Amino acid sequence: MSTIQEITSLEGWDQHLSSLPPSTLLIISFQAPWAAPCAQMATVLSTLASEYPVTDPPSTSWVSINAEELSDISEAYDVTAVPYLVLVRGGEVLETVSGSSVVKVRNAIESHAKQSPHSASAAAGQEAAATNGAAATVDDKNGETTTEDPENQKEELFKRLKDLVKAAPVMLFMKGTPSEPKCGFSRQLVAILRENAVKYGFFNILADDEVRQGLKEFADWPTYPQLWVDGELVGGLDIVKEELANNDEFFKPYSVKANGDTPVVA
Ligand SMILES: N[C@@H](CCC(=O)N[C@@H](CS)C(=O)NCC(=O)O)C(=O)O
Repeated sequence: MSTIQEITSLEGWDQHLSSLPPSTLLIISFQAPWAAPCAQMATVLSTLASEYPVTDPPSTSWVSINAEELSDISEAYDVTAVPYLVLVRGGEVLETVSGSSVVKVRNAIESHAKQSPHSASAAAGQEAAATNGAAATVDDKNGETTTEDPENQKEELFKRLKDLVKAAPVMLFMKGTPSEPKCGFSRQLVAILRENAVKYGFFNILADDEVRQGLKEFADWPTYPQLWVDGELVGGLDIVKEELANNDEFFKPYSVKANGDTPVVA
């Protein structure tokens, strides 16, 4: 029965990569400890991992990485939101799944775990993924056929955004990452969420221009940061400050400090 190994340092990561034969399917789960969907995903992945037998050489290898603490690794794999799953074999990124859809995660792992390794890329080594990750990213579309028709493309993008804004009960669309915000407004909003001990997911819009431009139209809101709660736009930094000024318990239902009596959904 396979288990998930927590990677806690760059050295540990390098060691893990160099120990893997090119035929092993590497399942990397990027997570953030404060994001509730990541905790659910960890449970789902442990269950899935336990279904795969330990073989020699290993057919699968399961690792979990704190996306913020090991930002070099998450950046190398273009992680823009958590939870985020990356499937790698022989240095090639086979598929990525953004968000917490159990069905997508299970399907992705099952389909690649059964496939035979790509012989051409097997010699490339796991490190190659660091530079090639972006090209192979399927993101949340999970194999959906893309189309050249701009109207259909917009429809597909909006479908994706509809899921994305609900990827966590509290979702922050920001410039940069919480550990490295690339704009003062985003930095301030991260600070507010942290002060209020809010469990949240984030998406770095600088890493995906389609989302950056599309979400402005989808949300009818021209700037970032954008804070979404339960799939509804709250607003940018100014609005969040106003909401908190009017109601200092605004974030209470989403706080890690919320006790069992507090409804998770207000
Ligand atoms: N007053 C706004 C400030 C946010 C803002 O002005 N953001 C700008 C600069 S970081 C922005 O996102 N512009 C659009 C873009 O960069 O795509 C708020 O309350 O959130």
